[in-house]
Amino acid sequence: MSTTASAPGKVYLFGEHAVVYGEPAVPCAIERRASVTVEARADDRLRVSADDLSLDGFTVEYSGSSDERPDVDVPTPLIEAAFGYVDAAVAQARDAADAPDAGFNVEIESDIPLGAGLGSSAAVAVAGIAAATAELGCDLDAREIAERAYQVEYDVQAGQASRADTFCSAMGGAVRVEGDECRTLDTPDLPFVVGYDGTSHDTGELVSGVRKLKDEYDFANDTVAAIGDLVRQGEDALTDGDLAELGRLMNFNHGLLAALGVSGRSLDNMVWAARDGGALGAKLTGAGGGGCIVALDSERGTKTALSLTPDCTRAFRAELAQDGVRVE
Ligand SMILES: Nc1ncnc2c1ncn2[C@@H]1O[C@H](COP(=O)(O)OP(=O)(O)OP(=O)(O)O)[C@@H](O)[C@H]1O
Ligand SMILES: C[C@@](O)(CCO)CC(=O)[O-]
Ligand SMILES: [Mg+2]
Repeated sequence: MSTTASAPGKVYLFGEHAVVYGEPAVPCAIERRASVTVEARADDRLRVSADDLSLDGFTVEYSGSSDERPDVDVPTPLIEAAFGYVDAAVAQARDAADAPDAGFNVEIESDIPLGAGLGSSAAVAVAGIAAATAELGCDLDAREIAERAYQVEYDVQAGQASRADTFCSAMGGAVRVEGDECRTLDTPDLPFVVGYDGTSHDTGELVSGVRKLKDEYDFANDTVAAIGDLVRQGEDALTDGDLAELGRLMNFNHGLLAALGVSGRSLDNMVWAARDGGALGAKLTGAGGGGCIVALDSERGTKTALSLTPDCTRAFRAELAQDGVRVE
């Protein structure tokens, strides 16, 4: 027998990075999903196939319950970076089901680009925990899965993660996260357009960069606090369905993220292309450094402008995903 679960990626309307320091954020799930299939094994080993990984797709087999690492001809840090989230998700599932020696064959398929700000790590963690616990006959509700997936991000990102990505992926829709207070939001239709520069980043490293800046400069702390104020104002605009104001606040949020050092030339170029194309607003999404921007536009202008921008390798519309985690 095997069990498959899937979970969506996300874009941030507002609040990434600042949310790590207790400010509120509003991420929104999008119709791009990671799907994890697990099959319980008779032994305690893990066999992981992840064709979408940038290591060119390969399969490794190793024991998850000892110090043994995969026997492949690739530097260990790369393997650990690549499999950290899967490893930690399986550890959470073993703990939840009280089955420390459970072994699995794991297969991951995803249409969320990796390390590009669309929450691929959270979606893999959420879907992985859901599939592995269901396979062990232990049914967790979406909030329990979210909390365990947060522990995965927290562990892999060396203690520097918020609950935002994982709660959003587990629950679907738009959500509001502030510290450990997490709730779903009713929103108007949000016409998201995503531009992707084809590059990837490491979220843990970008979060560390912001933390260093905060340690060094008081005004970096002020910038984080300003993002929190902006999010609170954005909530009123969301309640009023005021898309023009949401767009203005997204532009403001991008500027504040750039001040924290997490934008980059290609992200800025895509943000300006989106604005020139008629977007109500545009900002980077997720950890930044490269990857994706998100814009708000119900017309065709933004997507067309992005597709004509040399820095943009892909532009697509991203529908809000109503479904969070799903055991298929
Ligand atoms: N399809 C996949 N197969 C296996 N592992 C994946 C897959 N997608 C993501 N991952 C894991 O997630 C990591 C990327 O996570 P990271 O947090 O750096 O970026 P992200 O979640 O895509 O972006 P952000 O955190 O900014 O939203 C990959 O290195 C890998 O460990
Ligand atoms: C940068 C960050 O705020 C969002 C990454 O998608 C990190 C986090 O919340 O864990
Ligand atoms: Mg991530």
